[in-house]
Amino acid sequence: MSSFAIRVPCSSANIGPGFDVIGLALSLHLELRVTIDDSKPSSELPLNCAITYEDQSKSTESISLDPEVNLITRVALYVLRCHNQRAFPVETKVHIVNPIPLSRGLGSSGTAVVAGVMLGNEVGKLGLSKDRLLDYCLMIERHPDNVAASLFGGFVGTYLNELKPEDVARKEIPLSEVLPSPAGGIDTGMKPPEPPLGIGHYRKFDWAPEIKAIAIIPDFVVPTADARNVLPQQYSRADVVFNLQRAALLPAALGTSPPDPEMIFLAMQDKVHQPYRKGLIPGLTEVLQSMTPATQPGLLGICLSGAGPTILALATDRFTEIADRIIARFATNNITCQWKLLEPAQEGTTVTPV
Ligand SMILES: Nc1ncnc2c1ncn2[C@@H]1O[C@H](COP(=O)(O)OP(=O)(O)OP(=O)(O)O)[C@@H](O)[C@H]1O
Ligand SMILES: N[C@@H](CCO)C(=O)O
Repeated sequence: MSSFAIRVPCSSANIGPGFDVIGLALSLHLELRVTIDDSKPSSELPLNCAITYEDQSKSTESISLDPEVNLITRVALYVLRCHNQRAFPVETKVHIVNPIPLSRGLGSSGTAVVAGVMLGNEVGKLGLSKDRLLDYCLMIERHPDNVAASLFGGFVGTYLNELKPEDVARKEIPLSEVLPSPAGGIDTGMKPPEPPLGIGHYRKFDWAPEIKAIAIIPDFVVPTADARNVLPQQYSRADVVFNLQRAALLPAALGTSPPDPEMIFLAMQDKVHQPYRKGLIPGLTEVLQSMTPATQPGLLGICLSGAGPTILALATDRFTEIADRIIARFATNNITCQWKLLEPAQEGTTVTPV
């Protein structure tokens, strides 16, 4: 019998101008408690795996307990099958404790993907490095900002490599082939496509210790796919330059102690994704324009977290006051919210024996 726990922090992507580039791991963790009972000769369980789920997120969506359907175990099976292991070891029990609200912009799917990749690596005794695990994550979630933050922790800048022509075909395999649904479906025994080496990379930035993150989480969901569908295919040169100028400032602005509120507020402005998502999030423009460091002491900057609808306000002080003002703004559109005071999760994903 062996037992271990996998802890994966949630994440906030973009932080204003860094669309699909910048991510921040935050102190709200998905946890898997895994037990493998290898004293049994065989298992009656589908794919030798039983899932239990403890919802601490108050989400309305129900999470499948079928290992062929559940996102975390499907991802683990993808990693295992790339290494010629068709199922979980006899007999694997996975208890999932999830405090991360689903489809709210706190990277719940990226967190689940990272948890699944790590689960496959551990139960299959594959010994893959975190850098290689990032490649597996990127076969499933194609933007690196959430998964790199959750895997490595902290405040990160990420990029995808330009692939060699022979790898382009391998990377652009439809997701249904990477992660057949259900995973066991028709098990042809075929190996799924393995990720090319080094699809994506990251770089950790400094984070000034005074800066905390207030997450204001509205009580409705915005699936990331919907929030990506409203974005244009092309941008004006002026808007691209606007974002590049601010994205170039952002790591220095948030890494400098003591923080400069005016500089951070400016560096968190965006013209690439937030303006297009206002139709999905009633009152978004008003919320983002509702305060500045000059009108709200303690505030440093304010942006949409990931694809929304969560709002991320960075601040050094007066956290309750800032959250209450944003919640009051949403209330004028009959939207209720919860809020959490979070800090950067510097450690990233951890595995510990229990
Ligand atoms: N712990 C989990 N277990 C299984 N499935 C999960 C889990 N967490 C998230 N998911 C799946 O991911 C979906 C949410 O993904 P989506 O990309 O829409 O939002 P998000 O990742 O929370 O937000 P964002 O990407 O904007 O930060 C859920 O509907 C659910 O299907
Ligand atoms: N960068 C992604 C994050 C989604 O979690 C987006 O904004 O669509």
